Amino acid sequence: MLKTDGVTIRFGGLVAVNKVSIHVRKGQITGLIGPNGAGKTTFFNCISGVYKPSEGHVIFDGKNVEGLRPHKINEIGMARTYQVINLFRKMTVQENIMVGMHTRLKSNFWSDMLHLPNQRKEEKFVREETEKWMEFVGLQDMANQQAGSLSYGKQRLLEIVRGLASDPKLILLDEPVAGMNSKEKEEFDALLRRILDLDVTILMIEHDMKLVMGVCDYVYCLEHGTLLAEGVPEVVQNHPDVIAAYLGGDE
Ligand SMILES: Nc1ncnc2c1ncn2[C@@H]1O[C@H](COP(=O)(O)OP(=O)(O)OP(=O)(O)O)[C@@H](O)[C@H]1O
Repeated sequence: MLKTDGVTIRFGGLVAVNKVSIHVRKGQITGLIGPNGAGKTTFFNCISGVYKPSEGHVIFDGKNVEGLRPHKINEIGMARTYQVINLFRKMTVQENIMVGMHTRLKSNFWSDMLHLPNQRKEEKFVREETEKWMEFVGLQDMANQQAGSLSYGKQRLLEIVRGLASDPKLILLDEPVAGMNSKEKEEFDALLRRILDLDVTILMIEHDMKLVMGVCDYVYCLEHGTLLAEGVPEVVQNHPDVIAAYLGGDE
């Protein structure tokens, strides 16, 4: 599904990500852990087109995608969420999901103006799809609320379904449970399973070790931009370098 081969990015003299090679397998949940400042979000930015790697390759669904713009990468089937929530705060829940769907829609300016049959069909499709996604995360009663007025946890859920509305093959989640309450956190494993059931593969940065160890099929650990360990959760959790990295850090 996704492979990175020696991905490196430098900012001036700082090597934020250093020769990182990972393999995200279709139908699995892959975790990316590591202490604060390890380079996890920067690595996501290299994969999703926010940054062009200084070196290395990002191969998504068999194609080299490094250097493509984020919207292009989204069009070919990769969605993502952000550590700092990136919704349109003044727009409603429903409108945010519609924005997520835009890459799938065909109507253009003229068919919109003339209200052609195709466009009417598409409007119906958009309404039904939006409804489906709101129900997927239990936001249907908040359809007309501004995204910025939702609780932090609900904003995270909305960001995830906005990503799913683009019909991706892979979704990258950056600290999805940060800010969720304990009930939302408890329900999150089940949500991840339902995302897999949609045939969407998951790559997730997460600090909540209980969640990572409970749901991930495979885990990578970064420290100072470099891969420190990889393997099934138990192996990574008990890896002496990983234990040392976390004890030595500020977490
Ligand atoms: N645009 C940039 N210019 C300069 N330095 C940057 C830039 N983006 C990231 N960095 C640096 O890269 C390093 C890795 O940061 P990053 O945010 O990716 O870590 P992280 O593992 O996601 O941390 P956290 O868990 O705290 O979110 C940091 O030292 C950061 O200051």
